Amino acid sequence: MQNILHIRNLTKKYKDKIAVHKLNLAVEKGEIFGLLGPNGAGKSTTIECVLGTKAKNEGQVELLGQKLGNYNKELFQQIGVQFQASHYPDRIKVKEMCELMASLYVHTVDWRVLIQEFSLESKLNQLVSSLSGGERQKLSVVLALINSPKIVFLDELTTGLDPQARREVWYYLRLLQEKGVTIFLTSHYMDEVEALCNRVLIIHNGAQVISGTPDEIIQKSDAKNLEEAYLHYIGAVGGKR
Ligand SMILES: Nc1ncnc2c1ncn2[C@@H]1O[C@H](COP(=O)(O)OP(=O)(O)OP(=O)(O)O)[C@@H](O)[C@H]1O
Repeated sequence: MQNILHIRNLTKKYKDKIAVHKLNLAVEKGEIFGLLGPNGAGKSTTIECVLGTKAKNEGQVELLGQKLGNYNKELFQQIGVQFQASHYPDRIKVKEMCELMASLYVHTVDWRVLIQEFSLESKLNQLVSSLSGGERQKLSVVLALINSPKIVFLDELTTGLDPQARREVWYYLRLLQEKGVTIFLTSHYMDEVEALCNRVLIIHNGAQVISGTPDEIIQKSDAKNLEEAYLHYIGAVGGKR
């Protein structure tokens, strides 16, 4: 199997705070990989170090066969990133945001189809800032997919979505996976992770706790489901430990 992303010994410090500590992981082509951990565990920092938007202190990262530090423009054409809504320009409409995003890439999918798939077609002329939290979240997923990426990074992809919208996103991610797209996600919803992810890595205080398929992790902890196993591994009150 071909590794789309390979992280070795990644360490990131913010002054004295070690946010990511000697992390190792490999993501194979076509899989849905979940990076899990409690608030502040280092998930977003890991993604930002992989993308190069934050400077790592130690370790090596290889994304789509290119070493961090030598990324070129072509690499960024092939990856999708879900940005937080706070990073969008002020007073921009949904339609304009899609057009802007599409203009940044050489190869794009028809964003109107994506907008329809995520049930946002009635919002095209609305300001992004006036969308509900869930609508903004859905838009952020649409924008991450506009360039038809080989790998997409989705940080807390369904936070704020209602149950129906979450399932719409799951459905769409499975379709993407069938098309061979690799998906790297973080989520605090263990039902979502269990339903979607082929493999997961649980981190705590920036360091690896356990990795494997959801089934392996459940079996090793003797838990009923992934949520119970997760609580067990991070040593939470109420988890079996
Ligand atoms: N710019 C920064 N300066 C100092 N500390 C930071 C900075 N950014 C993040 N941190 C700290 O690094 C740790 C990891 O943060 P990070 O955002 O990566 O966690 P996370 O796993 O994504 O959390 P969440 O699930 O809450 O989004 C946290 O303790 C956070 O407070």
